[in-house]
Amino acid sequence: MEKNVALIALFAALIAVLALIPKITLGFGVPITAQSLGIMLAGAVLGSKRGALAVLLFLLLVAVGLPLLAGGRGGLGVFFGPTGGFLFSWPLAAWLTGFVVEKWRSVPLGASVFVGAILGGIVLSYAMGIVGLSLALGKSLIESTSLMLVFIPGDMIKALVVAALTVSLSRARPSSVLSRH
Ligand SMILES: O=C(O)CCCC[C@@H]1SC[C@@H]2NC(=O)N[C@@H]21
Repeated sequence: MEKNVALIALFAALIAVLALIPKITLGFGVPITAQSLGIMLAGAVLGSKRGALAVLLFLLLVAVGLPLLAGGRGGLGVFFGPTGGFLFSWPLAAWLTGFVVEKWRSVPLGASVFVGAILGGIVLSYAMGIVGLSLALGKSLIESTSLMLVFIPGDMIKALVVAALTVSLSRARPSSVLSRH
């Protein structure tokens, strides 16, 4: 129990630390951020439930005003801006990433993490993010979807990095990859 709380807090802190990597903000207000890598990693390593809880803890701290999003942003307002849909998607994205890794045991760990991270961190996250973006910018869903195309190569690389990190962690310390235990 205490171990779970410590791991959830550790991953919430890790997602916060990733805010220190400078974001690249595009004209329409959605940044390229390393924090989405932390979301996928939380699900891949901690599994669906603990991964989602780590992200919820992180978002709670953001909501109460701590400047933990890339660029030092925080507060309730960010949930209703152009990136609000992504922020709401993040606990579910971590959950889905972990769920795929937990359930899909017939393939090597790296493959399940890569696919899980794509489904959670790209497919699900973009779906919710695009709805939020179109509401915030008053653009159609098609226009908002086309704005997101530029993020796909970077997020595919993040999914690969998350798969490589999870496999390395499981080789160094198998019991630490809770999604497979
Ligand atoms: O900092 C925020 O307010 C949330 C940013 C959300 C950015 C999204 S997550 C998926 C896609 N990949 C990125 O690197 N940026 C967008």
